[in-house]
Amino acid sequence: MDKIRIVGGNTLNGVIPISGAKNAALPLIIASLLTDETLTLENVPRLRDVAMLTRILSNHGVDYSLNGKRPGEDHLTGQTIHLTAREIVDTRAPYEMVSQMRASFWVIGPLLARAHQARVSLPGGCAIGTRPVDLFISGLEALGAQIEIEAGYVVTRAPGGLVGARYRFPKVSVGATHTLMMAATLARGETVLEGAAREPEVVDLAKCLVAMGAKIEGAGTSTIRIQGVDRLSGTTHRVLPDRIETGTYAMAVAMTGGDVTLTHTSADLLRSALEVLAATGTEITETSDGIRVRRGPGPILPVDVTTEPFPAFPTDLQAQFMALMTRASGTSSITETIFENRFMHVAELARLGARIAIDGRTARVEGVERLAGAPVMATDLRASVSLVIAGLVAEGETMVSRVYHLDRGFERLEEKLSRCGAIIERISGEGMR
Ligand SMILES: CC(=O)N[C@H]1[C@@H](OP(=O)(O)OP(=O)(O)OC[C@H]2O[C@@H](n3ccc(=O)[nH]c3=O)[C@H](O)[C@@H]2O)O[C@H](CO)[C@@H](O)[C@@H]1O
Ligand SMILES: C=C(OP(=O)(O)O)C(=O)O
Repeated sequence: MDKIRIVGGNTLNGVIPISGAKNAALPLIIASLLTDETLTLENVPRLRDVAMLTRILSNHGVDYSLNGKRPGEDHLTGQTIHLTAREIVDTRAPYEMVSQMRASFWVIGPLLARAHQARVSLPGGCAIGTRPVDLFISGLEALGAQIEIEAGYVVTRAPGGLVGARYRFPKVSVGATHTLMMAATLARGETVLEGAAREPEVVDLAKCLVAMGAKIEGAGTSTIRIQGVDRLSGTTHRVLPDRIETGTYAMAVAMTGGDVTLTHTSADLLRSALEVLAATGTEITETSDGIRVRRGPGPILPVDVTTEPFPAFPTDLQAQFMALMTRASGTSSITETIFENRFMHVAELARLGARIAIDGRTARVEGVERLAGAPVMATDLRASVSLVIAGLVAEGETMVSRVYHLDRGFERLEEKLSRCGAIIERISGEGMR
């Protein structure tokens, strides 16, 4: 298995291009199931999750092809994928697939809407929490679906098609919002989703669905109104920039010091995280195409954060921010309210010399003067990049193992960082990548 080797101590200086958002690309790829015409997605990141999802969708009958690179194009430019679900050939999503790639559970919405039936494996839990799907089930039932749980599968039918309804989410769920919004585009009549997720990726999916002919209003607010239509068509859509990748590199620069411009992104996607970073003493300025992040030799100031749904501080940046706080000039509190078990990185950061105590949902991080390199293990996607951020300032060598987690969501991370002066390399293991 591949490992990442980092030798800490260098500041970061230069330019980092930000990729398209994984968490927008995944529902957008799934939206291709809603039409028999071709959906073309541009700026799709080259990630393990994207590759796996396109393979999974091919089981349902989606043909896909990738555009080649144009001459002179930077090899970090996102790829263009064409997806065509001329016919839905299989409405089953087996356990072996859904358990590997939980967002593939979201196919349940488009399959029900278009083929009026689906048999989709329950995804199960993962390293960060139990992650139930009760909201998907109650939401789809509200739209008229009949649902049974049989041998670990959600078996659902909507004879005659889904019917628009009013559904109030008892708690905010990004995935259930994506799924119900997609399902409602082809339902008969009006659907009103209240308490919906307001994440930029929901807005991006809605924009694409509208370009496909859907009638959606209110995406980006907590009430989304969808008027069902008979059919959707193909379109071309550009995936929005990855706000989590943006925030991750901003935190890496805050950690090492230096001066880095993040391009192809926008501060509007992560205002609350950037405000928190500014409070740590990091200089953040907006550019025409992104964000410039600078920090001089002064101390990293401690700041308390609580993760919450958008527009508040995102859970997907919690581990990275904790890595930064390990070197703060004081103690900070980090409270995780979205996932019940998203502190797996704490024990690994401790191996590098961090002082962190967990009390329920809150981690108290006492900043230390120095971290020292050590072998550490990635436990999930964002935890793994937090270890990289810590490794960038740890004295000596940090070796991060199980980097397949990192490859789910960070495109060419070692290349982007080494271009800016970091000493970081991938050590290939047998048969991996
Ligand atoms: C591929 C993708 O976009 N993943 C993101 C998505 O995950 P995902 O869509 O899975 O996360 P949700 O927003 O659904 O989860 C939020 C909370 O709601 C709970 N819940 C969710 C559904 C449900 O039916 N019942 C229930 O109780 C979850 O266990 C969790 O505690 O949003 C999360 C929260 O911003 C991010 O961390 C993930 O990176
Ligand atoms: C938790 C994440 O992804 P997923 O929902 O696919 O597990 C993430 O992107 O940080």
